[in-house]
Amino acid sequence: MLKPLRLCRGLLQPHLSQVVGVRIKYLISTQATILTRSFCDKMDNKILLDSAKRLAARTAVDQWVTEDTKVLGIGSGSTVVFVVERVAERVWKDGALSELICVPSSFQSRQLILDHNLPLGDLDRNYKVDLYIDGADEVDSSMVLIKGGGGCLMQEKIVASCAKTVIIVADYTKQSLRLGEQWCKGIPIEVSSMAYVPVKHKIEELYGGEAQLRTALNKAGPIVTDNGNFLMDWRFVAQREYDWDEVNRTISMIPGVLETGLFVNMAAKCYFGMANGTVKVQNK
Ligand SMILES: O=C(CO)[C@H](O)[C@H](O)COP(=O)(O)O
Repeated sequence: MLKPLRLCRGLLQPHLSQVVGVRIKYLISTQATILTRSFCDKMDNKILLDSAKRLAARTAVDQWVTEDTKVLGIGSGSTVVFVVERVAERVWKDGALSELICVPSSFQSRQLILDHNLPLGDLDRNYKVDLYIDGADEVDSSMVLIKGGGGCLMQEKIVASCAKTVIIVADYTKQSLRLGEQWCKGIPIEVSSMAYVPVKHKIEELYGGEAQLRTALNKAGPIVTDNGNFLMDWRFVAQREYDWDEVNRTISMIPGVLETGLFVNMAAKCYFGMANGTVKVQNK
């Protein structure tokens, strides 16, 4: 549109240039309206998802974090922010949970614990975790989870494995019948940097699909995890029936694989914040 106008400006008759000017203004305002609308839709969606996450997180904390919870494992991601907020309210506003120690599962969750001035623990001193609360990228009907969308799966699985009870909090977009129904970015797998190519080929030969190295958005090259490793996202074949327990065990045994984002038989309950302001609880 602009190029011919610029080239022809001197040749345009006054009335024609006015017509073109009006047309351009119309186009710009239409484009602006479309952009504003899509921006507003995105904002509305984010507000809706955030309120679903907050609701799930607060409900789970209120039902599960009691005076008997001495060691609380804290997961990672955007939903866990609301978990820590609620725990901090209980500690600092209500004067409750005086013996609580929080064990983080990532750099982010450590920062959240510190920012809210909650007592920070670690697995060296607090290896028996009473309760672990975390988010998930997808939860299927058998409570198999995909985790690691935020890149923190290895420490998350370690802390979760030390917990008596694992509770998942998520918004309604994370619930599905089969893995891959909602979450299309694949199963995150943490790998040693020198092994990502053989690991990629082994997974693809064993189970099909495609395993890709996760690259950073604001840095050239791959994402580096909190543990200094690479991440692969394995896009499995959505139509194929997988035994996730077997897949998890087999992939975990490939030399160079440090952990998978498949959490099988770990979660006891999942709290989903729904779009209508209710909470749906899924049991194991
Ligand atoms: O596994 C995770 C981080 O690695 C998160 O729990 C998962 O990605 C869900 O995140 P969010 O609460 O932001 O949706």
